[in-house]
Amino acid sequence: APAQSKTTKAKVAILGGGVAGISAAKNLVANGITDFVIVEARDELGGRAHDIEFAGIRVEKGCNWVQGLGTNPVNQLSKKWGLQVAVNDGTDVVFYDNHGKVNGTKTYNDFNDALDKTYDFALKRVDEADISSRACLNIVGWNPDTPLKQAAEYYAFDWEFAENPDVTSCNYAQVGDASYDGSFGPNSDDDQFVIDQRGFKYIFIQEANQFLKKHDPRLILNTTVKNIKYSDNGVTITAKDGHKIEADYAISTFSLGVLQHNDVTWSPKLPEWKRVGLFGFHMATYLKLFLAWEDQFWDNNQYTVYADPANRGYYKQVTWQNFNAFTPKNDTTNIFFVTVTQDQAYRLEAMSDNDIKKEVTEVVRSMYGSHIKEPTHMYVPRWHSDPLYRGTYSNWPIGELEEHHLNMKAPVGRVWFTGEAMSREYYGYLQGAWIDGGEVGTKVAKCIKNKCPKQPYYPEILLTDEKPKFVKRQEWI
Ligand SMILES: Cc1cc2nc3c(=O)[nH]c(=O)nc-3n(C[C@H](O)[C@H](O)[C@H](O)COP(=O)(O)OP(=O)(O)OC[C@H]3O[C@@H](n4cnc5c(N)ncnc54)[C@H](O)[C@@H]3O)c2cc1C
Repeated sequence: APAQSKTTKAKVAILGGGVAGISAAKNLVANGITDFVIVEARDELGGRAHDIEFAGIRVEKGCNWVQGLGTNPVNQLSKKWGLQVAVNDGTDVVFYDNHGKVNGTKTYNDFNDALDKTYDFALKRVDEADISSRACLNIVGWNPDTPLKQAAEYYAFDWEFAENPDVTSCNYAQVGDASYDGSFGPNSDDDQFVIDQRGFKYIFIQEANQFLKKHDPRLILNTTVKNIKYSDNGVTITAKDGHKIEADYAISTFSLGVLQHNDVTWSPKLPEWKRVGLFGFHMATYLKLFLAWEDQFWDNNQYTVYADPANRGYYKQVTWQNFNAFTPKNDTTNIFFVTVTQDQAYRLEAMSDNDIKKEVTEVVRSMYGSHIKEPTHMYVPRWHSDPLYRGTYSNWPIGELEEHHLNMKAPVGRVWFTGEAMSREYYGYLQGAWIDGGEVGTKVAKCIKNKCPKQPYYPEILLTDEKPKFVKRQEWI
């Protein structure tokens, strides 16, 4: 039996202390509900906003850009708390292929033109059934038939969505995802790269400090939730260490990846309509392989993209980022790191650090010459295999309908769901976690004070016009 088996009671148990959890708590407090607890497995708040020490500075293991300026609440918080950011310029990029530096500007511009056309095309048919981003790109005339075209596509697409156009929705990636397209007001369609040595999480922790006292007993850290027992009358949460939390309501902020695994169990099991929504959505992985070197052997541009003749998405055909171009001039870090996604990320996570170091050194030598020494520092984040995350952020796949997404988000008994993936407009981004967490906090406050707002869900999602006529398989044995 667990040694420690205390019981805590609260009106609301917020499960997870990331950006959505902090925002939910802030909005409970704003609505007069102060009887809540935040249950978090790690020893600090922030979740995927998580900086680490690397090669003598703090770097962001998780989120790194304020994506979308103007009225984007993340941009507003960044300004409010004076976060140190650097200009990000995606067009400050050089392209290489296996023969050396090549002029990739035209190809890169061509792809961005194709993306614009894809947006117009998707907008025109947005009430029609969804197709993949690959299909949309093909239809507007984009055919990535050379390594350079594939590399430009990877840089402008996969590097954002962390998955390729083949599996990504066209309607949602182009039109439904409001993080871009200036939805935050004039000139909001820009990014800033966070270099603050207090970490990106600083702005969210500062917000939490507005309503949490020092050593606030409502903050329950180092406590991993194992089981959630729910009904229409309340919720009992059991942690790994035996700690029980009895609450009138719970707000789950666990990542989509966590909800798709058995790291947390549910009593009773989540209903089928809910699981259909959850399992259809994608938890993508964006792996930043941190590398520092003795000297700078790469170009001064912010980004370097390689067009490998054979491997789309392999290190050479992905985005390399030059930290020296973002940090103040007198603060040379010689961090030149690479991001891989999807299958390449899963492959790396399964390899040992030593094997990764050997492989990446070889790749860099083949690009810049055999004189290149091994990196002085390397750090491999393993988000995909981390039981507290199971990936980095969500991506809307082809096949997920509006109804599926509503099911994913709908409450079960007295448990409400929020987090980045549950945001219909801003899934994948910090603003998704912040805005949706706040909305769900406000809704749960209404449940307590007055009446729960209705949250739609679909026990059955029917096909509309033509139904396929499937023939039942013959049983031979
Ligand atoms: C590598 C990477 C790069 C990114 N880049 C950007 C970017 O540049 N810009 C941007 O806007 N967004 C970016 N994102 C996405 C952004 O970080 C997320 O959208 C946001 O942080 C999600 O917040 P959340 O509160 O929904 O989830 P989380 O931060 O995952 O919060 C959930 C919390 O639950 C805790 N938890 C999990 N399981 C348990 C358990 N069993 N018991 C108790 N606690 C548990 C976790 O520790 C975590 O603290 C990136 C993410 C990653 C990982």
